[in-house]
Amino acid sequence: MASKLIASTLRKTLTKAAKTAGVRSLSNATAAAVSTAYEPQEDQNGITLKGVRIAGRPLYLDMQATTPVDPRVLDAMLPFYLSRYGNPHSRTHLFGWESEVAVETARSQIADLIGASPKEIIFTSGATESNNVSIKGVMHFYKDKKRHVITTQTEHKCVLDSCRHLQQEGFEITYLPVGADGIVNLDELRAAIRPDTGLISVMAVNNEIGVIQPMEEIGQICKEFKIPFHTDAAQALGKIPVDVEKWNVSLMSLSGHKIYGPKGVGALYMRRRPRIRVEPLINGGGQERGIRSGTLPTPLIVGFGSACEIAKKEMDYDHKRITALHDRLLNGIKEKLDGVVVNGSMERRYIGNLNLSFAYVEGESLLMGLKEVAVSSGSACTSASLEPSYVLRALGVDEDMAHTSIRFGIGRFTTEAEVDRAIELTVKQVEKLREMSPLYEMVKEGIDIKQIQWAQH
Ligand SMILES: Cc1ncc(COP(=O)(O)O)c(C=O)c1O
Ligand code: FES
Repeated sequence: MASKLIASTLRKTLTKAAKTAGVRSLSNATAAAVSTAYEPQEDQNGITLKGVRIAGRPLYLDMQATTPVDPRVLDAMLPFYLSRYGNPHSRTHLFGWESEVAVETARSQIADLIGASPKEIIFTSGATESNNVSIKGVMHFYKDKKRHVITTQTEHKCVLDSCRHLQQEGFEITYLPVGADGIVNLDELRAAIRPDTGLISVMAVNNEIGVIQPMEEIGQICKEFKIPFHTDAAQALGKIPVDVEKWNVSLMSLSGHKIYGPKGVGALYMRRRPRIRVEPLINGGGQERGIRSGTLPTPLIVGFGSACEIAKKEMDYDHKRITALHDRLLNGIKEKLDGVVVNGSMERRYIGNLNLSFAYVEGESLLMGLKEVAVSSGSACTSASLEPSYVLRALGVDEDMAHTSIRFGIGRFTTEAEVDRAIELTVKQVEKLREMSPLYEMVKEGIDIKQIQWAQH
């Protein structure tokens, strides 16, 4: 009873938020429903963002880590938790049938966003699983003839770790370097190809710096050498146009929670013509054509499908809005501070990811002073490792600049007010640290600090 009441109240609120927001307008109402920093308040026009700031809640600018669920997505999911909870594999009753229809609708919505056929979509728990099954699964399946994989140094940890695992089994891996702009060199890729190369795996959009690899060109090379092409498109889906035909990919990893869908669900695109085969990671009831056994999580899948449908409709709109917010953020910071460097290519970059380094400040102190903004950093003080980001190091970013890097992630629900506050806090903190820095003092006096011979201890 209680859950029914909660559900109906939640439904009403969310439906109202979505309706007020309209399908295309992502103004106050929808944003308010998902805002972390503002308590949504109702006025005569519905919900507005002009609520009170929730004390102690930082602003969320970490959209590459994860996104909030779009209220319209949650609205689509709720019935599949509460009343339509059948197992989509149950063949004997309505509950099963309606869940199966919902799963197949979602499969089409996902396929539609990447130019694939629904038959080529396998549901998984997320991009990590899809990457694992793509890399290990392909190499295990073709292990008698193919012993070599080509990937890049800037892939997501789960790709690199799957490759390391293969190395332990005796496979050989080439980790291609990238240029200072974060992009792979196509000649180096060609040169790395061997007769026993069984897979080329290159991500579409990098999660740390947002750079977009030349997918069509890599796809062409793979076609020429008849090598399967896998791409981790977790950060690309719904953000930039993705087309499995144009890119000539055989396998593609996708994730729900990066595109305003739920966490814990993802997909693997597997080409049917020419057919690509993998050895499954999970064995069992034979669901998903034996490639991924286990009961499908209908509500999550419905949410993922709905998120893809919204992304397809609103990608252009989101892109325009996010570009404006990106420009506001970058210009706002650069107007007030010198020594700010954008990491990664400026031309080939997904605009919702702005990774900046700040010269002449101490990385740890910068982060400590930015507690009010939830961002990600390339410095080791946020993680267990002692090295700064391996992605920035692959670009050749100086150690001190890598330590002061901050990734600002802008998304569908980010507001101008949030961007303005982030500018204010960042500028304030950098200025404060520079005031205390003897190094910055010297730079202002015109001394070239790179020429100074520091005493060695
Ligand atoms: C590029 C990239 N690949 C893979 C993943 C992992 O995705 P998931 O959380 O769905 O396993 C992420 C997210 O952290 C990512 O950014
Ligand atoms: S800034 Fe903390 S480890 Fe580099």
